[in-house]
Amino acid sequence: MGSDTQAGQGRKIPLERTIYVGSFVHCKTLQELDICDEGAIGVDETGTIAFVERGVKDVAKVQERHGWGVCKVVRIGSTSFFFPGFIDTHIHASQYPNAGIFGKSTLLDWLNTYTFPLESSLSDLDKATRIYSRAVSRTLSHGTTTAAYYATIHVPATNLLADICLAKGQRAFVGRVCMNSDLSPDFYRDESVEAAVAASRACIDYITSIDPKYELVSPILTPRFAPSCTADCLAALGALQKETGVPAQTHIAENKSEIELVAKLFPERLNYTDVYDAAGLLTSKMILAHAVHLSDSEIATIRARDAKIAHCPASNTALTSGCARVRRLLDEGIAVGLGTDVSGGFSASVLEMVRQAIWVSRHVAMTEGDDTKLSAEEALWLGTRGGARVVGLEDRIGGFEVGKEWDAQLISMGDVEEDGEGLHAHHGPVDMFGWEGWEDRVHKWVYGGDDRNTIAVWVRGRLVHSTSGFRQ
Ligand SMILES: Nc1nc2[nH]cnc2c(=O)[nH]1
Ligand SMILES: [Zn+2]
Repeated sequence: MGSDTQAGQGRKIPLERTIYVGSFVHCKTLQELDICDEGAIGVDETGTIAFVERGVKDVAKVQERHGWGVCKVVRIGSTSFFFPGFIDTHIHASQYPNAGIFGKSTLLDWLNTYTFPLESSLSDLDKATRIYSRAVSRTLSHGTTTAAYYATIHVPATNLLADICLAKGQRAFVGRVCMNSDLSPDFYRDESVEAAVAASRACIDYITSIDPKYELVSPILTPRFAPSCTADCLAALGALQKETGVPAQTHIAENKSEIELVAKLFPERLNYTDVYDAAGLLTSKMILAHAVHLSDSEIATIRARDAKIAHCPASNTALTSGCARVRRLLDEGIAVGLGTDVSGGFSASVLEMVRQAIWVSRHVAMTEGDDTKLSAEEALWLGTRGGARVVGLEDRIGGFEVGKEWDAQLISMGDVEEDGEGLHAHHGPVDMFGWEGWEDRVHKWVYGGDDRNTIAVWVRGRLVHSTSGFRQ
């Protein structure tokens, strides 16, 4: 996994002005990458991008031009590139030990068999420390610089997750899960609406106390999903959202049995989306995970409210929930990002979700036509710019522009060397032959790469993860 670096304790230490020299790649539009071969990106003491230069042959001239005579310079290898940090718009940190453990279950039996027992055990803070430390380190090692986390119903363990994100330097939204209905087992539920609201407030207050300006870590209201909450609980959380302005996250239209259950539990509502809308929760600050089986009128309502969607392709396949119609959502102008949804999803890697989103779109294409296919470029956009919109940080992260914060990952495709069997990349899972152009390099990373290619990761200008492949 490499190491967590600088970050936490160093958060208060001022950064050194740094120029990152080499190639960079980011998304220009949904369909198009911006690939810069000889770049120089200047990052100031606050971790903000101060300048972006192209066609740089002589870094000294760049330094002179910007009056940055004294600064650090990080130069990268010729087959490496900087890429924006990934944004995981939906992940249950508390379920991390169960990643890969789901058998042949589907959503509702999966919750009872695997999920509620594990989550309830996080009342033990030692166990929560182990799980959350590993989850945050692992996601950082995969290049996730921002994550929207679900914790559990426990206030101390939820606050601990926020502490760990701050200490390790990951940008995060940390949600204390609310669930007060009869769906939840006695051993794992909120005792009342008042208790759920008070516990949510306690987490908001704590996270605000450790990061008052939400520079890195923010609270997020987290009603688990409609069947877990009574209508008065959802309404109380809607009122709390309005009062505090903090964002919110939940699940929607993931599985057909779940949708039938919602219709039974909320007969007075038009549909699943209307349950959240009636509670005042369907706002531009709401992140809806899954959205696999939405009707046209639900899509129209979500669009009208400007609510956001976390597409969770690995989870939707693993729990055989269905194939989300991502092209349709994008065509409607709805903001869509990618979510690992650990542990419905088996992997904590957003790069894996990029691939999975591409595969799911191809399965949709096999019945609905080629227009629904996502390209590698589009899936990378979902993992960065799209995710930034979903979490409401599109002005701060998602790409490399002046004024944005340096949330970045250094991707190394390996040093190309002659090893007797032809040219060969001597670290990482991808073999390079030396003749690949930039687009091919990026595609080889998307389809064949993994965390071995992610040799360094920065959040707000701080190095938060590096491997032995990275030397500064
Ligand atoms: N995938 C997924 N769906 C849910 N719906 C309610 N809770 C969950 C959860 O933990 N994971
Ligand atoms: Zn989920």
